[in-house]
Amino acid sequence: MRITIIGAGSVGMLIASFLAEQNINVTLIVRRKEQALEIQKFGLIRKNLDGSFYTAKIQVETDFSSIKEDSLVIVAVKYGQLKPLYKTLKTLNIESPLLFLQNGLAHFQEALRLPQKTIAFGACQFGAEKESDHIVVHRGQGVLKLAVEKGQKELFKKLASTLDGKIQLVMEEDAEQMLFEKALLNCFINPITAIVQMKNGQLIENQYTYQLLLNLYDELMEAFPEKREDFQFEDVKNLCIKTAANTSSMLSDRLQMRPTEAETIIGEVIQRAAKREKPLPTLTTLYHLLLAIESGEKM
Ligand SMILES: NC(=O)C1=CN([C@@H]2O[C@H](COP(=O)(O)OP(=O)(O)OC[C@H]3O[C@@H](n4cnc5c(N)ncnc54)[C@H](OP(=O)(O)O)[C@@H]3O)[C@@H](O)[C@H]2O)C=CC1
Ligand SMILES: CC(C)(CO)C(=O)C(=O)O
Repeated sequence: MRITIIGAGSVGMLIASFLAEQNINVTLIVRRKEQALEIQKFGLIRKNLDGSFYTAKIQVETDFSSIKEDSLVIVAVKYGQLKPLYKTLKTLNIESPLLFLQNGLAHFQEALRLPQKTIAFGACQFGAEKESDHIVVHRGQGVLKLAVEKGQKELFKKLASTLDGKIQLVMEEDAEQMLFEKALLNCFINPITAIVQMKNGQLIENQYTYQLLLNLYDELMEAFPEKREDFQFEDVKNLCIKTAANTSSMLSDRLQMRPTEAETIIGEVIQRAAKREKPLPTLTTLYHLLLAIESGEKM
């Protein structure tokens, strides 16, 4: 199996490192020459949950023309970085399977407009944190849910067995529902960690943020009662526990003064609730706070 990963950030580097450890032929596509040089010079280093290290020798490219026709292409950039990438993805072989790993919902319909015959989506429930251009820290054990929206499933089943023991890959049937459920989980963790600047685990240790999580749960389940059975408050707590040491991707964006994925995660959930005439006052307040922080508006 040949795999190309576009985007050597937290998620891209972590997955590349686990794949390389399983002797998979993996190539990372990065957009900065200095990152390519750093990974070539030092290798790709993963800091494990138990404090040990793993160094992988990995092929790094800055040029999309290096993507081999028979390669599975995993897209591991942020949602906001996808727009300029679609143009390039369109030019890849239509037989090349694509796997999108973004949080949120906005990319779902957009990705399906690409000409490739096989398009799959993933929802990562592990924690990953890029420490430098060649070091990634595994910040929490968690599954990678994967659903093939169109095309071949076999390849992904093979990927699941290859990664087994490193990252647990769970195949799902309905990609949009999978992304929606992950977006719901992110609505609990991402905005509060980004606004209050705390690690995921602190959310359930602090009485005030814990109360906010409970309020969010009540209003989200009121808006989407059909989810109540499969989506327990325990699931939110468990994700906070499993990724306790992680800096959420939204907090990471905030700390690096980059745009967050508020729109594709929280904005999309608020819109879906609005269609049912269900206001989400707590989530909307968090959303507006985030947007205010991002736009830099201060009194
Ligand atoms: N981090 C986490 O724990 C989790 C993240 N996610 C989701 O995974 C997705 C990826 O997040 P994450 O890995 O944290 O994000 P990062 O910002 O860490 O990584 C994104 C990477 O993509 C690179 N990139 C952007 N555009 C291109 C391009 N055109 N060609 C090549 N590389 C490109 C960036 O390069 P550069 O450095 O040059 O800007 C950056 O290294 C997000 O949707 C996030 O919400 C989901 C679960 C957990
Ligand atoms: C799984 C989790 C909550 C890990 O922090 C995540 O999805 C993120 O940071 O965006």
